[in-house]
Amino acid sequence: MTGVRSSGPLIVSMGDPAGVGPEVIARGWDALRQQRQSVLHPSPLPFVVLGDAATLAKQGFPVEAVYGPHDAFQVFNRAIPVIDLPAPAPVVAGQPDPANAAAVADWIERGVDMILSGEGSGLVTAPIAKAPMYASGFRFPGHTEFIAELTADMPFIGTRGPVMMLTAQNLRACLVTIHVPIDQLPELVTADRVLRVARVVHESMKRDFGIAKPRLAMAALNPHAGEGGSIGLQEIEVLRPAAAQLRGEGIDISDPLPADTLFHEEARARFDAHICLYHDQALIPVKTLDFWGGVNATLGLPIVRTSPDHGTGFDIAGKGIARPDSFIAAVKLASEMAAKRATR
Ligand SMILES: NC(=O)C1=CN([C@@H]2O[C@H](COP(=O)(O)OP(=O)(O)OC[C@H]3O[C@@H](n4cnc5c(N)ncnc54)[C@H](O)[C@@H]3O)[C@@H](O)[C@H]2O)C=CC1
Ligand SMILES: NCC(=O)COP(=O)(O)O
Repeated sequence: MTGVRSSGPLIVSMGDPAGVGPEVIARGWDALRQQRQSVLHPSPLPFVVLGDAATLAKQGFPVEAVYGPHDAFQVFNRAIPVIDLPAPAPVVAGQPDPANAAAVADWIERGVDMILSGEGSGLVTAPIAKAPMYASGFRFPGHTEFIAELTADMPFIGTRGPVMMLTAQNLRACLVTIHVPIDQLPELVTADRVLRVARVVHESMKRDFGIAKPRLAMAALNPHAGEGGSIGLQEIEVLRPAAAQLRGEGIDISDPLPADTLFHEEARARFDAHICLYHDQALIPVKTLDFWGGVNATLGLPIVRTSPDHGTGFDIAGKGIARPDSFIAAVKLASEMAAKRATR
């Protein structure tokens, strides 16, 4: 099977309760519930929050405790449905506490379980701060790898990820490496990694985005795509052969192209997704194009998972100024991806 099918709502994990997560969830709920009542907008799925109900209730919007995801359909139009899983330590906006890290991880894990059991259609994760999670023993670089492990035993037809994709407007930037030091890139950008990521992205464009013939761009690692080998050899030794092999498999992908001219308007129009080799190569264009509305999605998993593309914003948490745009976009994208999967 392609993955889990469900008629349930989306599941939202609260993320670090001291960050902007509770605030963007609450404000996002207010906007989405109004949109769901409007005929002008497509209706995204309702969601249920897993996390600390007391923190959510402080955001100035009605909150209603529910017992299971399905209750979201009755409650969503009047209040934010939440399955209350209290944080063990007091929550102070802007001050993350490693004592809450295990609960933050538990909210994600329960969310994944609910989707694997068919109770939820997709997971939207509010941001976690990596440092307090690591301090309490969390051993994954982020949600992406954690959720991949949690779903590893679930059957899935196709090339398995996880692949991190950041999207804004018409740009879908997909990462070959994620949170790694820049000096390790020459060793980490291997043909195997590039092949796997490109296959995952190609399949996901069809499965999750309904693009019948995806056109992929491959970004080069070196300036000017290596300038014929005089500014680096990865293009000649790794990337061009990988692109040729992928084309032999029927995947429409470019040879490695200079990254500095790969993200402007006309270049974006020519490709459905960009294969980027490292974190900032993908995230700088996405966040420059749309800092407020970008979305992070994990491709190549048995479940749908999206997230706002911003972090915990501890500097503004609790001040009532965090924008919910990215969270709203993450809910809409998860709804669309779940709908595409449901039709397969
Ligand atoms: N999906 C996730 O769980 C993510 C987690 N993070 C984590 O977040 C923590 C903080 O990371 P930073 O690099 O500082 O990035 P950040 O995105 O939290 O903050 C960067 C800037 O954007 C602002 N900002 C963030 N969200 C905003 C919103 N909704 N509305 C208005 N302004 C907003 C912040 O005030 C700050 O000035 C780190 O521990 C990082 O690992 C970062 C990105 C994604
Ligand atoms: N910079 C993106 C990011 O940190 C998100 O990571 P993840 O928690 O979605 O794996």
